[in-house]
Amino acid sequence: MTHYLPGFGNHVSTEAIPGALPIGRNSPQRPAFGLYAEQLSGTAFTAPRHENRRSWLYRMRPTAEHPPFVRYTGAADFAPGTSDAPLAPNRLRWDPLPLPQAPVDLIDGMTTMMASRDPASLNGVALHVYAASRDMDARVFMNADGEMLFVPEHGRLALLTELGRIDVAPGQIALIPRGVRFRGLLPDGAARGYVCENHGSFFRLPDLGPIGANGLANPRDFETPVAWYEDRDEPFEVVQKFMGSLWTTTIDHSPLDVVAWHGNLGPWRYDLARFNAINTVSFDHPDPSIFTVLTSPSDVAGRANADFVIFPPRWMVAEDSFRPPWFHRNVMSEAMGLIQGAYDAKAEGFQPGGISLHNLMSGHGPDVATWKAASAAELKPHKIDGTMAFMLESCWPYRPTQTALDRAQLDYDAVWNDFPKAKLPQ
Ligand SMILES: O=C(O)Cc1cc(O)ccc1O
Ligand SMILES: [Fe+2]
Repeated sequence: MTHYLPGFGNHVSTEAIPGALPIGRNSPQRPAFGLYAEQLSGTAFTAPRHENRRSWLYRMRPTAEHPPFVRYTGAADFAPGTSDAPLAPNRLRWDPLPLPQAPVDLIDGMTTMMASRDPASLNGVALHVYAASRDMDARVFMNADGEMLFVPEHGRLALLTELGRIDVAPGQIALIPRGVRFRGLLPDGAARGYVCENHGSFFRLPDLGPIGANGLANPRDFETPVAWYEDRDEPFEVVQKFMGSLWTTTIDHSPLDVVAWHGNLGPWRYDLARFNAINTVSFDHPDPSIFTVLTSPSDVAGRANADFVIFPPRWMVAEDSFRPPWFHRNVMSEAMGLIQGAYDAKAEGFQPGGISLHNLMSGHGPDVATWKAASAAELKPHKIDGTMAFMLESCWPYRPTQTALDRAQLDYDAVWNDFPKAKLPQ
C-alpha cells in the first residue's frame, strides 16, 4: 500500500530510507549513502514565489549519465505530428479504440488524436488516448514537452514514477509533471483512457471568486505519493517525448532510483468523486467553467491555455430552463471525452472512451433527440447519475492527427439535422 501526502502544490519531504534526505540544505558536499542530489525545475528559477515549482531528488545515479538519444520508431501513432494542411472547421467525433489483442504497453498503446501549438512554444495541449494490454517492465517514459494528466476510462493503472507510486482507477486522474520518468503497470491486464498533455503553464486549481474559500476541487483531496525506488541493475530503455517527437536511449539501471525527495513539484492523483459541484439552484444552465477542476493560464488573463473541466453526477433543479448544455459557439476550442455513462447533451454516439472535437466558433450543442426530450421534460428535480465526462478546453485550436481524421465517425453533423423551424406569428 502506497502512502500519499495530502494537499495541492505543498512543499513535502519524503524518504524511503531514514536518513536519505539531507536536513537544512539541498546539496550537501556528500549526501547520505553516496546518493546524488539533483534539482528538477518545473518553473523558471526566477518564477514568482507563488508559482515557483521545483523538487530536489536524492538518487542512486545522476540522470546525466546516459548515452545519446536516437529516434524511437515503436509507437507509430504516438506524436506523429499534425498535418500542415488547412484545418477544416468541421466538428468531429470518435468511437473508443478497441483494446489491443497483441501485447502493447502504455507507450506503444498511445494514439495522439489532436494537438495544438508546437511544444517549443511552451503553449498548447495535446490529447492522446491509450489502449494497452501489457506492463512496462524494463522501460520508462518521460515527457519533456509537458505534464501528462492521465484520465483512465477502463482498467486501473499503477504509475511507478521517480517520485513515488500512484495507483489510479477510472474516475480518478493522475498527473505526471514534465520530465518525470515513469513506467505504467496494468493491474487489470488491460487499460484504456486519455492523456491530456499540457505544454503550457502547469495545471493549478482555479480561483474561486465569489464561490468563496471552498468548493470545486479542494486542495486537501490531491494526493502525492511518498518516496519509492527500485534498485535494478539491468538494461532500461528510456523513451522520451521531446519537441513533438519520440526518442530512445538505454541505460544500465532503473532510473526510478530516487530514494528521497523534497519540494513542491511532484506527481499527484485526485478522485473526481471528491469534486464539489456547484450549479444553479434557480434557473438557466451556467457556463461550464463552473465545473473547472484544473486550469493552465495563458498570458491573457481569463483565457486558459487549457481548462480541465468535468461533468460529474449532480442534481438538476433549474426552473423554466432548458437544462442540458445550450446551443453555442465558443471562442475557445473544446475536446471532450467520456469516462462513464452518458453525456447529457448527446443521446447517442458519444461512448465511454470516445472523443468529440468542437473547434472555435463551430456551432454545437444538444443533438436533436436531446433537444426534443429536454424541451418537453417535466422539470422535477432530477439527478444526472452514473456519468463522468470531461472537457479539455483550450484557447488554441486543435489540429487532429491524420490517424484521428482517418478514424472519425462518418456523419457526426447529422446529429444536428432536422431541427424544426421556429414558427413566427403571421
Ligand atoms: O459542448 C459541450 O457539450 C460542453 C459544454 C457543456 C456545457 O454545459 C456548456 C457549454 C459547453 O460547451
Ligand atoms: Fe461546447
